Amino acid sequence: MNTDDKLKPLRERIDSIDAQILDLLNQRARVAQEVGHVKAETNAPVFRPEREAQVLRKVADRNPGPLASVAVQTIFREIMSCCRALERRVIVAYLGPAGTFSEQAVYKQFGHAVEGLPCASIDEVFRATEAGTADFGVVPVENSSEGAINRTLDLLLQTTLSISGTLSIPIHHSLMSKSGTMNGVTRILAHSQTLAQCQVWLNQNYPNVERQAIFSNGEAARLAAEDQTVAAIASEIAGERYNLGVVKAHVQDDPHNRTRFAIIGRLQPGPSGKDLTSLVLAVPNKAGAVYNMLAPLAQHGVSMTRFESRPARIGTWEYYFYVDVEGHSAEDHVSKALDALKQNAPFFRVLGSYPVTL
Ligand SMILES: O=C(O)C(=O)C[C@]1(C(=O)O)C=C[C@@H](O)C=C1
Repeated sequence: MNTDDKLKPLRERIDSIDAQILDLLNQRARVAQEVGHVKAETNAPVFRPEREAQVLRKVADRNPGPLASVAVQTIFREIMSCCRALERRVIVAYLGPAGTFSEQAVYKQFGHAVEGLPCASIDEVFRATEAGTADFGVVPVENSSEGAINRTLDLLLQTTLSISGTLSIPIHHSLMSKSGTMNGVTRILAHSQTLAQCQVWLNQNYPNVERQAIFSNGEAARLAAEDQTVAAIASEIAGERYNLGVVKAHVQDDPHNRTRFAIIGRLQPGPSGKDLTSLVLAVPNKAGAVYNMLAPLAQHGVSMTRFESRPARIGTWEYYFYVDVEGHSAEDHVSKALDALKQNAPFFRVLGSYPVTL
């Protein structure tokens, strides 16, 4: 038997399985439409991150293989994204233009059946979401090599929006230009954070080429496509969008470089069984104050997963502390710990409780 003869029955089996998958997908979609009608009657939110997190955890738990659990979750995220879009297409603001890591974060969280709204700055992402032009916003919170994104932390302090999720994505930067070479290139453009994340590599390889910080890597890629004297450092997705050639891939100094993003919106997700709560607080400037502030967490058995201080450039306090704890504010032990924290802190705000995602 030749290869084609051997493949024919296997492909027939795949065709028949595909027909069943298609039928099941549309059965699922019709149920989601019914869910959409129920929600429309009560004006209930379409996007329910706690439910989506539970669905994704369940498929990973049930997955017998050989498909990897992350692969199955990627597929189900897109299935839910398409089902959700049948209820209503969610609009998500992010730091644009298209092709940025923020856009990748949007798709990783919401799947591809969303309407992305690229914004010129982090401030504008907050404004568009606060104004209701977008249902949600996606903003960078911290980078593993460069630390906190201070503008986001400041805006989180002032906003009326809540955090309804966080996610982290690997950040791989590439040096790209129109020709795919550095011939004739006199300037390298990227966001200031990106230039900082690649500075050792740039110092070693292109110490004499001028570096210029601009507001986004996507914009750097767009400009490189228009100007032969400009190279950009950006994601390869941005490079593909603007038809750039790769001079060198993975030019970031830390190969494990990641950025964590927050989803902001008016939604306050319910408990999913595995959640985080983000809060911000301030304490008076005296000895032992930070220690005393955090004591209620241990007393109530609440684990802290993140602690970040930020000099207060706004408001009355010297420092604000950004704290993430395990659990949902609706859970008894968490709510008791938060009440006690509030007693000790002259400034206290829960930024949101949301499901843990991969
Ligand atoms: O369960 C719901 O509330 C749905 O709308 C269904 C569904 C899904 O496709 O499973 C879609 C959107 C929500 O974000 C959560 C889940």
